[in-house]
Amino acid sequence: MTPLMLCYGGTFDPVHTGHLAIARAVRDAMHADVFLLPAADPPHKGPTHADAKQRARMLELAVQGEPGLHVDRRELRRAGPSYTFDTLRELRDEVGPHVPIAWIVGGDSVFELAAWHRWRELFDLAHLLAIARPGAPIERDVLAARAPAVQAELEPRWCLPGQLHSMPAGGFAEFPLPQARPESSTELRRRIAAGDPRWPDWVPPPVADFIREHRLYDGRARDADAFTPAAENGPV
Ligand SMILES: Nc1ncnc2c1ncn2[C@@H]1O[C@H](COP(=O)(O)OP(=O)(O)OP(=O)(O)O)[C@@H](O)[C@H]1O
Ligand SMILES: O=C(O)c1ccc[n+]([C@@H]2O[C@H](COP(=O)([O-])O)[C@@H](O)[C@H]2O)c1
Repeated sequence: MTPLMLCYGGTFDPVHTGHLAIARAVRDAMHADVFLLPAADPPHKGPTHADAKQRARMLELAVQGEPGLHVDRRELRRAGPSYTFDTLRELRDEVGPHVPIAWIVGGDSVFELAAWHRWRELFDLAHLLAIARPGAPIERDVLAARAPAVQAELEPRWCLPGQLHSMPAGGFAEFPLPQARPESSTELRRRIAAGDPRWPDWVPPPVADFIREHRLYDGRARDADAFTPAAENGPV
């Protein structure tokens, strides 16, 4: 059996324990390494809070010493929006036509899939492996109601995760986590900015240290930074 290549793209602003639990669970159940790909310019998000290099560095700190989890910085080396289609085309060119590739996405991303660049063609390049999220279950009737075009595209592709090993691309499977993960980067950033003492629970200690050291996601630091260029340039 050709080993499966598991790819997990995200903004990771910042990476949280939910991302890591997903990557570990998929790695262990699918018996394959997971490549985490930070998006330099996430297509459907506004400006990120931490820059691309900081987000990639936090991801590297998060997986340091962790077997089978790797960071792939390729999207940082491309200009323009970090379209998944472009990333998968690069990967497919590298590994050839036979290696199965699965792109891991959360349920919220599945609902939005029809807005992705060349979304139907993604299935020519890879499988999608979806993870339910609170408020975004992977259920046929919910998908049919909330994203009918996506549901219609997925229906004939729907299979079990184990079946993704036996074909290079074109499948859709739900990966069953024992329990949906509550973490989100938005809520994590909110907790950091609010000085909520619980925020370090959602990041590995080296990532918490990096966030503190660089004063990321801290409203005061962002205000202070906003003054710096004007101060350097002198009075206008
Ligand atoms: N708790 C979670 N459960 C399932 N999927 C998740 C979870 N958190 C993130 N994901 C998925 O991981 C991918 C990357 O997520 P991303 O880096 O955007 O984090 P996020 O928590 O969704 O961030 P934000 O709150 O800023 O939107 C997306 O496909 C997203 O749906
Ligand atoms: O290719 C697209 O059009 C596209 C649109 C939205 C999201 N994505 C990718 O999906 C992954 C998760 O995105 P996000 O915004 O939830 O962090 C990340 O790798 C993005 O680059 C890709």
